[in-house]
Amino acid sequence: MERNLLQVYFILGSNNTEGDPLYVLEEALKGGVTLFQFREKGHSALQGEDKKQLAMQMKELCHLYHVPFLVNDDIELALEIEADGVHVGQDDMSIDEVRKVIPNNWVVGVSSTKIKEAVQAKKDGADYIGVGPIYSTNTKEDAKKPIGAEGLQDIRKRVGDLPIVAIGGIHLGHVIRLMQAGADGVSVISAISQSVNPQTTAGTFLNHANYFARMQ
Ligand SMILES: Cc1ncc(COP(=O)(O)OP(=O)(O)O)c(N)n1
Ligand SMILES: Cc1nc(C(=O)O)sc1CCOP(=O)(O)O
Ligand SMILES: [Mg+2]
Repeated sequence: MERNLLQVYFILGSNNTEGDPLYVLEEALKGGVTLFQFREKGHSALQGEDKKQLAMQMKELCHLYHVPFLVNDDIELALEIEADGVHVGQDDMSIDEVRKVIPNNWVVGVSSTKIKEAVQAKKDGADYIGVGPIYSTNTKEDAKKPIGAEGLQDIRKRVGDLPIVAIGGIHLGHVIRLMQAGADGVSVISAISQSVNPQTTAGTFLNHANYFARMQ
């Protein structure tokens, strides 16, 4: 995959904002997020037709802004609504199983907290890995122990040029440090979804990532 797509990877579900998730997503897209993941899980998450309707509306919005739309966990939904890819974790479907049922051109991302998982994901043909949690987060109920920028750096050393996005408790002030440690970009939920101005925040994340790229 084009690694620049990972620069500002926004994830959102209906319970990550008190406002209208479609409004938050459109503001984030206007600000310049580069990739999007629909992650509808946890407390009061939508189910069935309501979940599908929101996913379809979010996909349409992403495509208006030429941003690829990925689905977290739910491969069946991703196929139904013709997403651009999926993200799976260590306890979800394996990459092999996923690849058997999705179109060839879809992006497949895999979560990795440990070096062993990252090396295996690369062997299995992941397009990118989501490495985290980097810092502590209140957004994911079952998040593991944070690995810090040092943990990310250790993983980078072992996976060569595999695209990596850092995730977990990330705010604006972390971007440069995490890219120095080997991330191609950052993935965030609350930093953008809870911002009073999601557009400006997304734009500032992109400016930070671009600033790092220009310094290389
Ligand atoms: C980009 C990215 N990285 C990691 C995750 C976490 O996936 P997982 O471990 O399967 O946990 P859930 O998100 O399913 O709760 C992710 N979603 N995206
Ligand atoms: C979805 C997710 N996955 C994680 C992992 O460590 O794999 S941490 C996380 C939550 C990220 O939300 P926030 O930016 O609000 O901390
Ligand atoms: Mg998962």
